[in-house]
Amino acid sequence: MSDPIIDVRDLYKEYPSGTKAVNGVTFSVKKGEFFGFLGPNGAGKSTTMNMLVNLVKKTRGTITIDGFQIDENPDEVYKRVGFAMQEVGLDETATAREMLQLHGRLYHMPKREIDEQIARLLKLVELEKVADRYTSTYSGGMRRRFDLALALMHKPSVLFLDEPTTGLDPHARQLIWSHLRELNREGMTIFLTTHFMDEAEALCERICIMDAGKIVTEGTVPELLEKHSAKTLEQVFLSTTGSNLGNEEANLNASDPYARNRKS
Ligand SMILES: Nc1ncnc2c1ncn2[C@@H]1O[C@H](COP(=O)(O)OP(=O)(O)OP(=O)(O)O)[C@@H](O)[C@H]1O
Repeated sequence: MSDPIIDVRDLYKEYPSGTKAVNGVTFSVKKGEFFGFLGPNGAGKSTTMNMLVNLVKKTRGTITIDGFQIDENPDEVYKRVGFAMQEVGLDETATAREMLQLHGRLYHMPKREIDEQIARLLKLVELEKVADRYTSTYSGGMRRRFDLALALMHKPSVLFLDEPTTGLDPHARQLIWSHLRELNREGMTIFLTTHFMDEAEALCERICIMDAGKIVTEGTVPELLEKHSAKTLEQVFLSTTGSNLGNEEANLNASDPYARNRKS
Protein backbone atom coordinates (compact mmCIF):
# COMPACT_ATOMS: atom_id res chain seq x y z
CA MET A 1 0.00 0.00 0.00
CA SER A 2 1.34 3.45 -0.87
CA ASP A 3 2.01 5.78 2.04
CA PRO A 4 0.23 4.18 5.00
CA ILE A 5 -0.35 6.72 7.78
CA ILE A 6 -1.65 4.03 10.14
CA ASP A 7 0.08 0.67 10.12
CA VAL A 8 -1.00 -2.03 12.58
CA ARG A 9 0.74 -5.42 12.73
CA ASP A 10 -0.31 -8.44 14.75
CA LEU A 11 -2.03 -6.45 17.49
CA TYR A 12 -3.34 -8.18 20.62
CA LYS A 13 -5.11 -6.99 23.76
CA GLU A 14 -5.89 -9.11 26.77
CA TYR A 15 -7.46 -7.16 29.63
CA PRO A 16 -6.38 -8.01 33.19
CA SER A 17 -9.81 -9.65 33.57
CA GLY A 18 -8.71 -12.25 31.03
CA THR A 19 -10.92 -10.96 28.18
CA LYS A 20 -9.09 -11.34 24.90
CA ALA A 21 -10.57 -8.31 23.16
CA VAL A 22 -8.18 -8.13 20.17
CA ASN A 23 -6.63 -11.30 18.78
CA GLY A 24 -4.02 -10.60 16.12
CA VAL A 25 -5.17 -7.69 13.99
CA THR A 26 -3.20 -6.39 10.97
CA PHE A 27 -4.25 -3.54 8.69
CA SER A 28 -3.10 -0.26 7.14
CA VAL A 29 -4.79 3.03 6.36
CA LYS A 30 -3.56 5.30 3.57
CA LYS A 31 -2.83 8.99 4.03
CA GLY A 32 -6.03 10.95 3.35
CA GLU A 33 -8.25 7.88 3.43
CA PHE A 34 -11.70 7.80 5.05
CA PHE A 35 -11.58 4.41 6.76
CA GLY A 36 -14.51 2.64 8.40
CA PHE A 37 -14.09 0.12 11.20
CA LEU A 38 -17.23 -1.94 11.71
CA GLY A 39 -18.23 -4.86 13.89
CA PRO A 40 -20.90 -6.04 16.32
CA ASN A 41 -20.97 -5.03 19.99
CA GLY A 42 -17.93 -6.37 21.77
CA ALA A 43 -15.98 -7.10 18.56
CA GLY A 44 -12.99 -5.13 19.85
CA LYS A 45 -13.32 -1.93 17.79
CA SER A 46 -13.03 0.56 20.67
CA THR A 47 -10.21 -1.43 22.24
CA THR A 48 -8.30 -1.36 18.95
CA MET A 49 -8.91 2.34 18.46
CA ASN A 50 -7.94 3.15 22.04
CA MET A 51 -4.67 1.27 21.56
CA LEU A 52 -3.97 3.26 18.37
CA VAL A 53 -4.07 6.52 20.34
CA ASN A 54 -2.36 5.03 23.41
CA LEU A 55 -5.38 5.32 25.73
CA VAL A 56 -5.20 1.55 26.24
CA LYS A 57 -1.90 -0.30 26.44
CA LYS A 58 -1.47 -3.06 23.89
CA THR A 59 -0.51 -6.55 25.00
CA ARG A 60 1.64 -7.04 21.89
CA GLY A 61 1.99 -6.04 18.28
CA THR A 62 3.23 -2.98 16.41
CA ILE A 63 1.41 0.32 15.90
CA THR A 64 3.00 2.89 13.59
CA ILE A 65 1.42 6.29 12.99
CA ASP A 66 2.93 8.46 10.28
CA GLY A 67 6.20 6.51 10.54
CA PHE A 68 6.43 6.69 14.35
CA GLN A 69 6.07 3.59 16.51
CA ILE A 70 3.78 4.23 19.44
CA ASP A 71 6.16 2.64 22.00
CA GLU A 72 9.23 4.47 20.78
CA ASN A 73 7.83 7.92 20.02
CA PRO A 74 4.54 8.36 21.88
CA ASP A 75 4.85 12.18 21.84
CA GLU A 76 5.21 12.28 18.05
CA VAL A 77 2.10 10.08 17.82
CA TYR A 78 0.12 12.32 20.22
CA LYS A 79 0.90 15.36 18.08
CA ARG A 80 -0.49 13.67 14.99
CA VAL A 81 -3.70 12.13 16.33
CA GLY A 82 -6.94 13.70 17.42
CA PHE A 83 -9.71 11.62 18.89
CA ALA A 84 -13.30 11.74 20.05
CA MET A 85 -13.97 8.52 21.90
CA GLN A 86 -16.88 7.06 23.84
CA GLU A 87 -16.84 7.77 27.56
CA VAL A 88 -14.29 10.57 27.47
CA GLY A 89 -15.66 12.80 30.20
CA LEU A 90 -16.07 16.52 29.63
CA ASP A 91 -15.35 18.97 32.38
CA GLU A 92 -18.85 20.06 33.32
CA THR A 93 -17.72 23.32 34.91
CA ALA A 94 -15.90 24.83 31.96
CA THR A 95 -17.08 26.55 28.84
CA ALA A 96 -16.30 25.26 25.37
CA ARG A 97 -13.88 28.12 24.77
CA GLU A 98 -12.04 27.44 28.05
CA MET A 99 -11.68 23.75 27.23
CA LEU A 100 -10.37 24.48 23.75
CA GLN A 101 -7.89 26.99 25.21
CA LEU A 102 -6.69 24.44 27.74
CA HIS A 103 -6.28 21.80 25.04
CA GLY A 104 -4.23 24.22 22.94
CA ARG A 105 -1.99 25.04 25.91
CA LEU A 106 -1.46 21.36 26.68
CA TYR A 107 -0.19 20.98 23.14
CA HIS A 108 2.11 24.01 23.59
CA MET A 109 0.38 26.03 20.87
CA PRO A 110 1.24 29.76 20.86
CA LYS A 111 -1.57 32.02 22.19
CA ARG A 112 -2.23 33.63 18.83
CA GLU A 113 -2.54 30.26 17.11
CA ILE A 114 -4.88 29.06 19.88
CA ASP A 115 -7.19 32.04 19.36
CA GLU A 116 -7.19 31.63 15.57
CA GLN A 117 -7.82 27.91 15.75
CA ILE A 118 -10.67 28.36 18.27
CA ALA A 119 -12.36 30.92 16.04
CA ARG A 120 -12.00 28.63 13.00
CA LEU A 121 -13.29 25.54 14.80
CA LEU A 122 -16.25 27.22 16.50
CA LYS A 123 -17.32 28.41 13.06
CA LEU A 124 -16.77 24.98 11.51
CA VAL A 125 -18.91 23.15 14.08
CA GLU A 126 -21.38 26.02 14.38
CA LEU A 127 -20.96 26.63 18.09
CA GLU A 128 -19.88 30.28 17.95
CA LYS A 129 -22.97 31.55 19.76
CA VAL A 130 -22.68 29.10 22.65
CA ALA A 131 -18.90 29.05 23.04
CA ASP A 132 -19.05 30.77 26.42
CA ARG A 133 -21.68 28.48 27.92
CA TYR A 134 -20.81 25.51 30.15
CA THR A 135 -20.66 22.40 28.01
CA SER A 136 -22.89 20.69 30.60
CA THR A 137 -25.77 22.73 29.17
CA TYR A 138 -25.26 21.42 25.62
CA SER A 139 -27.66 19.10 23.79
CA GLY A 140 -26.36 15.75 22.52
CA GLY A 141 -25.77 17.16 19.04
CA MET A 142 -23.90 20.22 20.34
CA ARG A 143 -21.77 17.98 22.50
CA ARG A 144 -20.76 15.75 19.60
CA ARG A 145 -19.85 18.82 17.58
CA PHE A 146 -17.83 20.14 20.50
CA ASP A 147 -16.05 16.75 20.85
CA LEU A 148 -15.10 17.08 17.20
CA ALA A 149 -13.74 20.61 17.69
CA LEU A 150 -11.70 19.48 20.70
CA ALA A 151 -10.25 16.57 18.71
CA LEU A 152 -9.21 18.98 15.95
CA MET A 153 -7.76 21.71 18.17
CA HIS A 154 -4.06 20.79 17.80
CA LYS A 155 -4.41 20.27 14.01
CA PRO A 156 -3.90 16.51 13.91
CA SER A 157 -3.34 14.69 10.65
CA VAL A 158 -5.33 11.62 11.69
CA LEU A 159 -8.75 11.83 13.30
CA PHE A 160 -10.17 8.88 15.27
CA LEU A 161 -13.90 8.90 15.90
CA ASP A 162 -15.76 6.27 17.91
CA GLU A 163 -19.44 6.24 16.90
CA PRO A 164 -19.59 10.02 16.34
CA THR A 165 -23.28 10.15 15.43
CA THR A 166 -24.80 7.69 17.88
CA GLY A 167 -27.86 9.24 19.54
CA LEU A 168 -28.10 12.16 17.11
CA ASP A 169 -31.20 13.22 15.16
CA PRO A 170 -31.01 13.17 11.33
CA HIS A 171 -30.21 16.92 11.11
CA ALA A 172 -27.37 16.72 13.59
CA ARG A 173 -26.07 13.58 11.88
CA GLN A 174 -26.04 15.30 8.47
CA LEU A 175 -24.18 18.23 9.98
CA ILE A 176 -21.47 15.96 11.38
CA TRP A 177 -21.25 14.10 8.05
CA SER A 178 -20.73 17.32 6.14
CA HIS A 179 -18.01 18.48 8.56
CA LEU A 180 -16.23 15.16 8.23
CA ARG A 181 -16.43 15.21 4.44
CA GLU A 182 -15.00 18.71 4.44
CA LEU A 183 -12.09 17.72 6.72
CA ASN A 184 -11.37 14.67 4.58
CA ARG A 185 -11.44 16.80 1.42
CA GLU A 186 -8.82 19.03 3.05
CA GLY A 187 -6.59 15.94 3.37
CA MET A 188 -7.29 14.63 6.87
CA THR A 189 -7.20 10.87 7.37
CA ILE A 190 -10.33 9.76 9.21
CA PHE A 191 -10.72 6.47 11.08
CA LEU A 192 -14.32 5.94 12.14
CA THR A 193 -16.31 3.27 13.93
CA THR A 194 -20.04 3.14 13.48
CA HIS A 195 -22.99 0.78 13.82
CA PHE A 196 -24.80 2.55 10.97
CA MET A 197 -24.31 0.83 7.63
CA ASP A 198 -25.63 3.87 5.75
CA GLU A 199 -23.06 6.04 7.50
CA ALA A 200 -20.23 3.70 6.53
CA GLU A 201 -21.46 3.60 2.92
CA ALA A 202 -21.94 7.35 2.72
CA LEU A 203 -18.57 8.31 4.17
CA CYS A 204 -15.98 5.55 4.01
CA GLU A 205 -13.75 4.79 1.06
CA ARG A 206 -12.64 1.49 2.58
CA ILE A 207 -14.19 -0.64 5.28
CA CYS A 208 -12.80 -3.23 7.62
CA ILE A 209 -15.14 -5.55 9.55
CA MET A 210 -14.08 -7.03 12.85
CA ASP A 211 -15.63 -9.88 14.80
CA ALA A 212 -14.51 -11.49 18.06
CA GLY A 213 -11.20 -9.65 18.07
CA LYS A 214 -10.23 -10.48 14.48
CA ILE A 215 -10.64 -8.84 11.10
CA VAL A 216 -13.05 -10.90 9.04
CA THR A 217 -13.08 -8.91 5.80
CA GLU A 218 -12.02 -5.59 4.28
CA GLY A 219 -12.36 -3.64 1.05
CA THR A 220 -14.34 -0.90 -0.66
CA VAL A 221 -18.12 -1.30 -0.57
CA PRO A 222 -18.29 -2.66 -4.18
CA GLU A 223 -15.43 -5.07 -3.40
CA LEU A 224 -17.18 -6.31 -0.27
CA LEU A 225 -20.50 -6.81 -2.08
CA GLU A 226 -18.78 -8.83 -4.77
CA LYS A 227 -16.57 -10.85 -2.42
CA HIS A 228 -19.54 -11.88 -0.26
CA SER A 229 -22.15 -12.14 -3.08
CA ALA A 230 -24.26 -9.59 -1.22
CA LYS A 231 -26.63 -6.82 -2.30
CA THR A 232 -26.11 -4.57 0.72
CA LEU A 233 -23.38 -3.79 3.24
CA GLU A 234 -25.75 -5.00 5.95
CA GLN A 235 -25.83 -8.43 4.31
CA VAL A 236 -22.03 -8.47 4.25
CA PHE A 237 -21.99 -7.49 7.95
CA LEU A 238 -24.53 -10.15 8.94
CA SER A 239 -22.85 -12.92 6.99
CA THR A 240 -19.34 -12.21 8.29
CA THR A 241 -20.03 -11.47 11.98
CA GLY A 242 -21.90 -12.89 14.93
CA SER A 243 -19.51 -15.67 15.93
CA ASN A 244 -19.18 -14.07 19.36
CA LEU A 245 -22.91 -13.74 20.12
CA GLY A 246 -23.57 -14.83 23.65
CA ASN A 247 -19.99 -14.32 24.78
CA GLU A 248 -20.50 -10.66 25.56
CA GLU A 249 -22.21 -11.32 28.86
CA ALA A 250 -19.56 -13.84 29.85
CA ASN A 251 -16.85 -11.28 29.09
CA LEU A 252 -18.68 -8.59 31.01
CA ASN A 253 -18.93 -10.81 34.05
CA ALA A 254 -15.25 -11.60 33.77
CA SER A 255 -14.37 -7.90 33.73
CA ASP A 256 -16.82 -6.94 36.48
CA PRO A 257 -16.30 -9.02 39.63
CA TYR A 258 -19.54 -7.64 41.10
CA ALA A 259 -21.70 -8.78 38.19
CA ARG A 260 -21.63 -12.39 39.36
CA ASN A 261 -22.76 -11.39 42.85
CA ARG A 262 -25.51 -9.16 41.53
CA LYS A 263 -26.90 -12.05 39.49
CA SER A 264 -26.80 -14.61 42.29
N1 LIG B 1 -11.72 -2.04 30.38
C1 LIG B 1 -12.09 -3.28 30.06
N2 LIG B 1 -11.82 -4.31 30.90
C2 LIG B 1 -12.17 -5.57 30.58
N3 LIG B 1 -12.82 -5.92 29.44
C3 LIG B 1 -13.11 -4.93 28.57
C4 LIG B 1 -12.76 -3.57 28.83
N4 LIG B 1 -13.18 -2.81 27.77
C5 LIG B 1 -13.75 -3.66 26.90
N5 LIG B 1 -13.72 -4.94 27.38
C6 LIG B 1 -14.23 -6.15 26.72
O1 LIG B 1 -13.49 -6.32 25.52
C7 LIG B 1 -14.34 -6.79 24.49
C8 LIG B 1 -14.28 -5.80 23.32
O2 LIG B 1 -14.90 -4.59 23.73
P1 LIG B 1 -14.87 -3.26 22.83
O3 LIG B 1 -15.49 -2.18 23.64
O4 LIG B 1 -13.51 -3.07 22.30
O5 LIG B 1 -15.84 -3.69 21.64
P2 LIG B 1 -16.57 -2.78 20.55
O6 LIG B 1 -16.44 -3.53 19.28
O7 LIG B 1 -16.05 -1.41 20.60
O8 LIG B 1 -18.08 -2.83 21.06
P3 LIG B 1 -19.25 -1.72 20.93
O9 LIG B 1 -19.67 -1.75 19.50
O10 LIG B 1 -20.32 -2.28 21.82
O11 LIG B 1 -18.71 -0.40 21.38
C9 LIG B 1 -15.73 -6.94 25.09
O12 LIG B 1 -15.88 -8.29 25.48
C10 LIG B 1 -15.69 -6.03 26.29
O13 LIG B 1 -16.57 -6.49 27.31
